Amino acid sequence: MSTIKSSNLGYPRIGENREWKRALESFWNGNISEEELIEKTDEIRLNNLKKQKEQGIDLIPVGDFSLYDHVLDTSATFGIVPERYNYTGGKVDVDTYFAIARGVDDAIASEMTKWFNTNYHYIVPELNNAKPTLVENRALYFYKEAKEKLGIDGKSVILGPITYLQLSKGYEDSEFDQLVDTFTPLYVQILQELAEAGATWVQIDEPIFATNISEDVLAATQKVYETFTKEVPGINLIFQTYFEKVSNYEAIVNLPVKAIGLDFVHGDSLELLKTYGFPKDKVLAAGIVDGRNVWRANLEEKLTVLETIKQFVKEDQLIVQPSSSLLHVPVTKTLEQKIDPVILGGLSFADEKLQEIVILTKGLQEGRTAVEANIKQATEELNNLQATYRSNDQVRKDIANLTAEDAVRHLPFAERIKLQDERFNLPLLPTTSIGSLPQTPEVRSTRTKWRKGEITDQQYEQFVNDNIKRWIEIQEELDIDVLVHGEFERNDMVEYFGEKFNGFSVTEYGWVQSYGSRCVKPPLIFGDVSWDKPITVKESVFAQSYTERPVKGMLTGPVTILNWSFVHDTTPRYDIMKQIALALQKEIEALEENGIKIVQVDEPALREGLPLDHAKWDEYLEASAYAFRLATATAEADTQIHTHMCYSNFEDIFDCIDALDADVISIETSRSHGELVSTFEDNTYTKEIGLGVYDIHSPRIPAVEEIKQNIHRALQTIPPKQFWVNPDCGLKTRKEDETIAALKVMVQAAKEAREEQVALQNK
Ligand SMILES: CN1c2c(nc(N)[nH]c2=O)NC[C@@H]1CNc1ccc(C(=O)N[C@@H](CCC(=O)N[C@@H](CCC(=O)N[C@@H](CCC(=O)O)C(=O)O)C(=O)O)C(=O)O)cc1
Ligand SMILES: N[C@@H](CCS)C(=O)O
Ligand SMILES: [Zn+2]
Repeated sequence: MSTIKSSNLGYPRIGENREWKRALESFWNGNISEEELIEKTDEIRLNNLKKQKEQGIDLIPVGDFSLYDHVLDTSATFGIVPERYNYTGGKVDVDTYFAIARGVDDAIASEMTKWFNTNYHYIVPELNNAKPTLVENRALYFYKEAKEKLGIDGKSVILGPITYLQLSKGYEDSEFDQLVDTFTPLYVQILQELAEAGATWVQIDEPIFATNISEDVLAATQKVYETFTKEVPGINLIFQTYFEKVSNYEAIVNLPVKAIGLDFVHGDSLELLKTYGFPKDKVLAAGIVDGRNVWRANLEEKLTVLETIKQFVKEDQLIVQPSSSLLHVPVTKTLEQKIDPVILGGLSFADEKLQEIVILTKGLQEGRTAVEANIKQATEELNNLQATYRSNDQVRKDIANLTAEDAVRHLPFAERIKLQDERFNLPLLPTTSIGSLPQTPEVRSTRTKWRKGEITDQQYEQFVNDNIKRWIEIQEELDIDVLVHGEFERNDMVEYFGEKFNGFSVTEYGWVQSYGSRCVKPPLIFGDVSWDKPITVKESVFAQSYTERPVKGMLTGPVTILNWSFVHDTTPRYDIMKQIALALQKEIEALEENGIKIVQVDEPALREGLPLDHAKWDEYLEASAYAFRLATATAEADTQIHTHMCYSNFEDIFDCIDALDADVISIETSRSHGELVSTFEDNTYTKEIGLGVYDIHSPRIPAVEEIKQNIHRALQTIPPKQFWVNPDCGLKTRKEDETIAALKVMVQAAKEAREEQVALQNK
């Protein structure tokens, strides 16, 4: 009897209809009790497990579910709670757990940052002075729950110690080995308790090994996994990597564990396997179905790859699985009613991907004929999909003819800024915000009514205009210098453009978790991208008509639109990036023609899109900077181009930021508590910079002094002439009263700091 197994690495938490989001937000708003929250989320989790069982998956992940984020869950497991939450030990209660994630009145939230190269965000563990202990064996709880309630002998999923520590902050590099030694026995305890409860498989997620890691870290890893295997011999450990090929293949596959999980979709793991082989005493968990994209797998090709992989392992020591957790794709395509049926036929969300896994496992085990009908169907659907690709000859010609000069502005920054200063005559330390303003339940529900045809286009437009006008008045009242229209007409900064540009399709229910309860619905790119008519001009011009102050046009940049969409591989990614850039160029020209002279082109996904494999960095950064410059190149010299980025470690992309040649960049930074400022210390960055001076992700209203401190800190490295005062991005997620109160404090702080600077200059 063959032993090839089908497996999954993680399942979306959010539920088919975002029930999870609603439960969490109802709890936070005080509309349901903690018991009701637990009841509702238990139901979602058990339903997710049941579905995977019904699909026929052999190794069903348990413990991948979360009330917010799995990295935060790992911190909670070990009682890693920053001092400011007054935690006194024991199991981390729900209120403390959410306080770390979201902040409370007297304690700011922990930093949140991108999970590798995805649009998922995790809560950064703060290890400062922490005394880790095992305060709750969550893995054990979920293992037992699945077994007792559903008869599922699950595969426990835990975040591995090396990745957890590498993603944490609050310690020096020299303390790493000591920390590893501290955590190792705690992990051993988790594993021993799982073994005692009867667990046979445990997936230890170590995605950090898909990045370039040092020899020291590798040595520590060897030691840790030797200990695990020695101390808990009865359990099958899977050392699970994903998102790229591993950087130290030979060392990784020889780690003393039962199985190694590799991504055979991103990065060339197959080439490594062919070159270096695979240990005969190990199981290879082959990530073969793309866990990061929504397109149907070509079963024929996948089976060929699996058959090749099979030659390198002993007998059938193989597990067939997605390339990563399915957290990064929507739940099921069965709800989609409106999308082109041919595109629907070519889609595969989490549930459909699990079907693909089961089919591939069967095909590998029993031979192709056993799954012939499935292969035929997949091939037909994919051929149909390919036949409907919307090609655009003009766009292709334009892309082919592009030169380096096409991506250069009329004048260099030093000349441009003089013209812009003359034109806008802004005060020192000008104030602005990053674009969106509160998308209240009323804004969201009015859009939903409009989409359902319950209100007319005219009524919806009137509603959006009323909000824009009201907020122009509010911003004037607050005395902000550069205003925004507020993005009330947008569901999301990427999906909105996906609805307007040619070449995209959108889904109705294709939600994916981005952070906490917040979800996004990435559009699909399946066609050449082009621009027909203005997209944002109407709202920007309407806003500008109510004020003498400049209103910023607000666009999403080519790199971000590409990175936050589900892109088919029919056309090379960097070509699509250029297509989007050309479309945006036309939009900027349309804004200028209509009197909008400051345009912000957001690029929050630029940093996260940086390939995990350093060898691919240069190509990506060059293509990204080129696309951004292409989008903005035709702007007049006195048009001020802003860009914006969030949550990132900018050191790696500093040169690229400079190469964007944007006149002003705003960076979300307040949650990293000023650490970013030091990035500018040794640099001779001459363009203008706004750093987020307060965290908008918390309902808490900052104090004037607190914001001034952030401004002072920034002014130690950034000359006042270059510095802008703005909040972090994402005001769309806040309530109106909180936003107004916080912006008022921000403007007050900016004015006081401005007066100080003027006084200093007059001395
Ligand atoms: C800035 N960020 C973004 C990222 N990625 C994006 N694609 N967009 C971003 O803005 N990544 C990094 C950061 C942080 N990430 C996010 C992600 C998501 C949000 C957010 O606020 N999401 C909203 C959903 C937004 C949306 O598209 N809403 C739709 C649908 C409205 C809706 O839910 N309607 C209800 C009915 C309502 C009613 O009748 O009362 C329904 O359909 O059931 C819309 O506005 O039309 C979220 O709530 O999760 C922020 C930052
Ligand atoms: N303009 C957008 C940027 C988010 S990264 C906003 O303010 O929400
Ligand atoms: Zn942002």
